[in-house]
Amino acid sequence: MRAEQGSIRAGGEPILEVIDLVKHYPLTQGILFKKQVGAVKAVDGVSFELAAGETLGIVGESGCGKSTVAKMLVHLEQPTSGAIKYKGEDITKLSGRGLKAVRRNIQMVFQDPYTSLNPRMTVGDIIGEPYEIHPEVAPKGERRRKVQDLLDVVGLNPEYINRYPHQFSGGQRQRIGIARGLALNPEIIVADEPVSALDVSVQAQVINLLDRLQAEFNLSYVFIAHDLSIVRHISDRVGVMYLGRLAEIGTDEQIYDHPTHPYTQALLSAVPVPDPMAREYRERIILRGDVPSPANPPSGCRFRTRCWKAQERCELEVPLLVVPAVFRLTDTAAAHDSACHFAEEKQVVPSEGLLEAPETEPVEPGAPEEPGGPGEPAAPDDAAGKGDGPAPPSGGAHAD
Ligand SMILES: Nc1ncnc2c1ncn2[C@@H]1O[C@H](COP(=O)(O)OP(=O)(O)OP(=O)(O)O)[C@@H](O)[C@H]1O
Repeated sequence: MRAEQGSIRAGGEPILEVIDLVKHYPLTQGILFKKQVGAVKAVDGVSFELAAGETLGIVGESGCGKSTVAKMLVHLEQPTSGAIKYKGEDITKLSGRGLKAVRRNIQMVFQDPYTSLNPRMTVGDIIGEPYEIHPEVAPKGERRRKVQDLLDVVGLNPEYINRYPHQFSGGQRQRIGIARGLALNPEIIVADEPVSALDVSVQAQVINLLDRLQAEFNLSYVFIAHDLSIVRHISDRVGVMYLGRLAEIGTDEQIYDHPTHPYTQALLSAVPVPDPMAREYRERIILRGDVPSPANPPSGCRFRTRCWKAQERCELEVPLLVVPAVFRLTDTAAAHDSACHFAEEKQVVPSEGLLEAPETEPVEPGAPEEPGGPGEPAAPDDAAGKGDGPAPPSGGAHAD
């Protein structure tokens, strides 16, 4: 599904609306009498929409607030202010039964499959755990079959239901995490760096799996990553975050081929380009200095302390995330939301297609995705994420 406009607005009817979301963590001093002396402004006024069946990628450097946004979407953190509307209802105001019902529909897939799965629980218990809280989705007698169906859906052998996480490779563990995310038939999946901890060769397989599941279950994704090339592969729209705010948002074509915010341009200039010819034409933008502290962000434009275009106005005036005036009347791909007073189109990486995730060939459904010996649990090497799991015993789509 493609958004029509490169903006915080979704192309279709939004399933999720995030309005001016703020999360400040108090900074305190003193042991007995804690006194607030400031705040870490982890997220500071983020707005976007997500349409049904759409994937919104959110990218940015470490510490820019991506995970905090993700946690607020699934109610693991309560926002300081702002609204998160699911089908028009502000879920930040919900509690009790209303909240429980909504939480079922917005599930999270975590970054690190090595630490996010309880090593003492079997895969069956891990995937079936959400049914303890939502027994209405799968009554006790049906749970085992449901969990086996989920294992099958994510390409794992349903017979592995009694195995433990350490018996699986990194890619397989992330499949288990995805199966758990799907257990309650959610409409939205928030995936926080779901492939960052995986081997490059396995990353593309997990991305392909997410792609397939989206089509099969009409899922909407908020896909968080620091790697621009991976986000492009899966996203319809992409939002670029810097120091707690969105700097630019647009369709994948607008962001990758027609970026107008200097920060996006700098990030793109650091993406590896596989084609040596294209690499020669690629402009490298080296940013000066470090990311300022979110406890004391710069006035005006937060990017100004590292921006080569910064002028006095950038210090005095916060740039709004809107279509910049110079592009407003144009009908070009540069006409998308960008929070820069001096927005300018710059094609950093030449020609289409060079930023697509290059790791492996797409895997056909039905083909074994992760190589290895038949029917065996992952070898110790695999469990450490250095290799992939054994091949399917039944020759199906199981990547185990
Ligand atoms: N519980 C907390 N208390 C205080 N500060 C926090 C807390 N959680 C996050 N932060 C701070 O908020 C900022 C944003 O953190 P967040 O984890 O959202 O960033 P991120 O972009 O997801 O980075 P990463 O990719 O490294 O996880 C960081 O400066 C972080 O140190």
